[in-house]
Amino acid sequence: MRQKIVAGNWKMNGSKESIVSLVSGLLKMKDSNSEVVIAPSFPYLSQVCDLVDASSLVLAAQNISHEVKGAYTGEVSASMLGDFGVKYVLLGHSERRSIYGETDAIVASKVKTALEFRLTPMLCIGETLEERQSNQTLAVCERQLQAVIALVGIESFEKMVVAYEPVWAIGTGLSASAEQAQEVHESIRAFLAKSSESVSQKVQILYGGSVKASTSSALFQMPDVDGALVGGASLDAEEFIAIIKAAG
Ligand SMILES: O=C(CO)COP(=O)(O)O
Repeated sequence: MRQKIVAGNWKMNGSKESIVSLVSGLLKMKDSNSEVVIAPSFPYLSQVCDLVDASSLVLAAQNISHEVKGAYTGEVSASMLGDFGVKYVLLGHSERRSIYGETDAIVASKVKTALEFRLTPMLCIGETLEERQSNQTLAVCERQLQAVIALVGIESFEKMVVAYEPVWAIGTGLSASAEQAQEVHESIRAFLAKSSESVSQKVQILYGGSVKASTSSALFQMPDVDGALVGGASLDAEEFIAIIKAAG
């Protein structure tokens, strides 16, 4: 049985003040069977690390450099994140791919670096609307996965999480239906199974893209949906807690 993960990607949002109130809202939540993860922007990691100390909330970062250290102005290394108790790192998010030009090869090299520093990559994959309309959904997801498999090997997926985030569903209010998500998640698992059946059964596959409390229970009932990667709705403690409760 795969444990569900409910992760909040705060993206480039928040202030010192708003984060205190968001985290204190989340800390009112009773323990959950799911792993609850929050991903603040870099400047707030230290603050959030102190606030969540001794709670069951788990920290994620939104990006890392593929380089280990040195003259890379503006970059943040995997080892620095280890200093703040960060467990997960989002990699390959569509905003990084489309706005910042992260190619499959760059994403794969970041995954490799994250694994070397014992961070758990949350590898984000997913198709654009155009790609879905031209029946390229699986081809795109498989290409994005294959780039990582080729560099780090299928066995590394036991130490990773996959997040299926169709680009057309991100920030649009137009979530994939539970059935659409299930269809792709099942295909992703089947694709991984071609390289290793046992790894494919273990890897948690999250859905992301306009997840809300009202739509999350249907998603979580799907056999291959192992949780959610939530953007906008994770900035509201009550809404995020309702999603966590829906996960059981
Ligand atoms: O990109 C996302 C999470 O990484 C999803 O964002 P929204 O939930 O705001 O659509």
